[in-house]
Amino acid sequence: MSSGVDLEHVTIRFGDFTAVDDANLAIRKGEFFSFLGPSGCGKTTILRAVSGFNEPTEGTIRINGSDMRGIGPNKRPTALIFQNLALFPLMSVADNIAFGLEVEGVKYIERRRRAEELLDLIALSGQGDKMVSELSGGQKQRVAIARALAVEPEVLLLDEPLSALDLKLRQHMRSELRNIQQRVGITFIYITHDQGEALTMSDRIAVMSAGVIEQVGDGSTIYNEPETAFVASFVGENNPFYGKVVKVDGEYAQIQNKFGLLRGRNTQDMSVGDSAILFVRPEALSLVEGNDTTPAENVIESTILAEEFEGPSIHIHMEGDTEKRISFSVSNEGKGTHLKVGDTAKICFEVNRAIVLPEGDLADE
Ligand SMILES: Nc1ncnc2c1ncn2[C@@H]1O[C@H](COP(=O)(O)OP(=O)(O)OP(=O)(O)O)[C@@H](O)[C@H]1O
Repeated sequence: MSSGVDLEHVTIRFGDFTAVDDANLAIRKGEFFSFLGPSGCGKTTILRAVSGFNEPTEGTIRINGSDMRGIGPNKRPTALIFQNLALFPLMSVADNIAFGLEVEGVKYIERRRRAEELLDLIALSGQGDKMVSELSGGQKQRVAIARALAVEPEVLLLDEPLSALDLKLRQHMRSELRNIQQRVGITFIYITHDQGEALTMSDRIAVMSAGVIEQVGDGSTIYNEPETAFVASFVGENNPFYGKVVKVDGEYAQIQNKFGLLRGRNTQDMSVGDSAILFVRPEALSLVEGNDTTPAENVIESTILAEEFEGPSIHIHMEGDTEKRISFSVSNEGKGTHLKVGDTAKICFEVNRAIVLPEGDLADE
């Protein structure tokens, strides 16, 4: 049976340093759940605590409702896959897959049968007699997954398992992993700093920064409805505009910014006087061209600092209200843009495509 994982007020300290600060989560059975965050934010520390390689300083981890405190890694219904796969190069593929079963004393015939089943699952049927060294990077990755699945864990923990692969293979493996997870139906907990991986594979994602879980949601919620400045700036590209809230009307808030009054959705209950950042994604910004009527609000006039030709589109950077540039793309209609670096141009956005959030630290570029 697949298993759910609950984190209740989990805090993990190393001496004075708090690596994970009061994490609360209910990971559902059969869910593909990712922890996404920059290096050092505490993702691996959480994973190691779930697998039993370290214990929370405070709080409780439950798997399938049972408190895991004091239960060692070998006794937990979990299996862990690392970035460096630790396959045995001098053993055959089938022996690698069945290794855990051998340790458990399972007989050869049964081990072989199970290995064949798993080879089917990872689309390497009939290749059990090959040596691991004869496999490609992606095939090795799949063997590592099969080996972890052989011992029938209820929760599979994956620590950046794709990061050693090249870009193309990494992208291919995303859908493979998702397929395998759906076929076996067990809970996958995946950690990554790669938002593309998290967004494409996961049912839900926890975005972490400096030991704190900032937000939990599905990919679309995380991208479209960020709750903090960190999430807004870490997941996808975003343009921040700083200012104080000067007006709140219904579901919208208006800020006074260097470029004038800017209005966006007020999803976090901001009040007049609050320090805020209004975020607009590049795809929500458009140029106000010569013959266009200038919209009544949310117009920004600034200087073009750079243009990058990208084929289908041209990426434009404009001077922002901080040292961070405003960036957006215009589609390439065959003639490039008539705008040049140094020109002043107007851009605009619709009120529903902007979100006003409490001021907070942005993710590093
Ligand atoms: N055993 C330890 N002793 C002291 N500090 C530790 C220990 N393990 C982790 N840390 C610290 O805790 C913080 C979180 O580390 P962790 O490995 O969980 O980060 P991460 O988000 O997985 O990063 P990465 O993506 O680089 O693996 C880091 O600042 C790290 O230096």
